[in-house]
Amino acid sequence: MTALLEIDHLTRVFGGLRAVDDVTTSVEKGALFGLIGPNGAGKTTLFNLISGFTPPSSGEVRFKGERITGLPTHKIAHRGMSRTFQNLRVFPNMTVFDNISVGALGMLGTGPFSALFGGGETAREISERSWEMLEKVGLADNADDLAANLSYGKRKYLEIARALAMAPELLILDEPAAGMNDAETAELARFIRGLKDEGLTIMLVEHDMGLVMSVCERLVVLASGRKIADDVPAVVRKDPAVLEAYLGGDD
Ligand SMILES: Nc1ncnc2c1ncn2[C@@H]1O[C@H](COP(=O)(O)OP(=O)(O)OP(=O)(O)O)[C@@H](O)[C@H]1O
Repeated sequence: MTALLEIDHLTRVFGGLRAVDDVTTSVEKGALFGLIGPNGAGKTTLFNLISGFTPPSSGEVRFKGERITGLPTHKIAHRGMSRTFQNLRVFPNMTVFDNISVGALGMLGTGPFSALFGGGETAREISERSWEMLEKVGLADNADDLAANLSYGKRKYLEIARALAMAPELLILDEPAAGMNDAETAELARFIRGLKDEGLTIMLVEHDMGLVMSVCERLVVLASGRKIADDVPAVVRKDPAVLEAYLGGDD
């Protein structure tokens, strides 16, 4: 299999703290890959390094064989990587539909107006894909609602739909199950598996071990910025270094 994403000796230092410390790994095309670790392990920082929100102190990231380190976030997104955030980033005063169209417009990479003035995709195509994504996440009936009026769980799906509207090859989900109850988490697991079955490559950071263990095919475990395990869930869950990291941490 081909590696879609290659992370090569990636390090990020904040002051004296090595938030991500010499991490090397790769994600194969079509994989459902999980990143776990105790609080403060460096998971979000690693996601930010991959998606261009934080520059690395050293090391590099390659996406589809090309170095993307140092590229602005919109260029990385345009190459086919989109993400959600730990803290929801929907636009509360826009409708559900408009929130998703913004994501679809984002994939043009050259700014929203190019769509309106004939640059590449037409407004109609964008509108069609936005509807498709609304239906996919079960929000079609909420299209005209203000995002602020959605339930928390629905806003999470809205954020995922917006990321999907950018037609990514790699979808990065940052704690999608946070704040969800057991039934919602089980539904989310089905949804994520469905995306994988459609061929999407997915990276998941998640605290809910049940979700991670049930959906991910491979897990990388971080502790104090370092990679301490990289294997299938059945092996990782019995790894003494992983057990030690969780027992010694505050998770
Ligand atoms: N911008 C920053 N400036 C300084 N320190 C930071 C910054 N971002 C993260 N850190 C520190 O880097 C370490 C790793 O943080 P990070 O948020 O990546 O961990 P995490 O594994 O995502 O944690 P959590 O599970 O709690 O979200 C923490 O000690 C954090 O305080």
